[in-house]
Amino acid sequence: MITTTALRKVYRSRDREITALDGVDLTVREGEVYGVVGRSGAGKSTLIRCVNLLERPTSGTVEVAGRDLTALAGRSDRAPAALRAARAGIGMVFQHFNLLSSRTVQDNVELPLEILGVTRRERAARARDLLDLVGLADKARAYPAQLSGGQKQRVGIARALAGRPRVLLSDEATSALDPETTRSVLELLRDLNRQLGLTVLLITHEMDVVKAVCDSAALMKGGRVVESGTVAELLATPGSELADALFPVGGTASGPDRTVVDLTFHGDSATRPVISRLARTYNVDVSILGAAMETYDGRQIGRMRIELPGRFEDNVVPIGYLREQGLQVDIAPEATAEPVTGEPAAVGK
Ligand SMILES: Nc1ncnc2c1ncn2[C@@H]1O[C@H](COP(=O)(O)OP(=O)(O)OP(=O)(O)O)[C@@H](O)[C@H]1O
Repeated sequence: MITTTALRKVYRSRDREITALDGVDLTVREGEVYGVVGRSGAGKSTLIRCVNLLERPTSGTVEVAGRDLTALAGRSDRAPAALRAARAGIGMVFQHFNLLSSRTVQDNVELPLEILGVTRRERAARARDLLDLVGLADKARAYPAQLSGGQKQRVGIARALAGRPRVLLSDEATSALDPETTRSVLELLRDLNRQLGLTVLLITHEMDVVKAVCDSAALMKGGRVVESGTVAELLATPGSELADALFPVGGTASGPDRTVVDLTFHGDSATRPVISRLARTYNVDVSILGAAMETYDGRQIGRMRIELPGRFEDNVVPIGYLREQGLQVDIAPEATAEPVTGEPAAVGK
């Protein structure tokens, strides 16, 4: 549904250049909620603004629903009619809502339809349906100043849906909201994604947002995508930073001559008593240093950090057993008190 290829954006000012996007390849499939995370300055906002060509990429292409938007953009600063029409199929919600304070809630939702030349009657009917969809049917005549932050964002979402888009872009839509309101707005986005088959590309700096709603995620650093995939794929990737951030398992070795191992459980292996069998079979004392369990799409996924007595070389057989049980096993040398010999990171892969 959204594909960016070798996307670059260089901001030029009189005395310097900033490369905000440095060759971004991103693929968002139809009907998924895709989260882009990264630190401040990583290029997330630039990326999302380039996806609907609010920002003109320096080079590379952006395709949305099979249309090459970069080819529609032309050379002049003003967007040609073809690009404006394509943009109608892409809704956008903003961190600070961007509502017009002098207009009622209903008139804010109608605004994009006015621009598209939709008749007054149709606009009013559509706005009422949308306000109903986001749970604000009773606020149609209110003004933005009379609404809470969460309600304002619901209006922003209703407005973004006015043109019946297939894609919704969300630029830190919940960053200005408290945790409970964040949860309800994320639930709304998830419901809209399911009910309308809406593809959602969101940027955020909060891993909890990814955890709550995303099917897939990408991590950006210095204008590049350094990791991407479905959440399940990321969790199955040894050493994935996103997996670690989604399922942080802390804990360091309790002393020297210990081996610290990170285990990831998927599907069946999540429900089998693997750890107790390991302890029994190899007569080994296993200490659990940290653990996190989650349910994704009805399947349990978990991570656990355990400690085995002895160095890595002493634990080759039990570690092999854990792998045979279908667990993903990563040796955590940084959590081990004494450096583990024998290139354990490579062994972990
Ligand atoms: N209009 C602009 N002109 C010049 N430089 C810009 C402009 N917009 C962004 N930048 C620079 O591009 C880089 C990427 O910024 P961007 O806002 O895309 O990052 P971000 O990951 O969204 O960060 P944040 O979460 O703080 O918004 C930064 O170094 C920023 O200073």
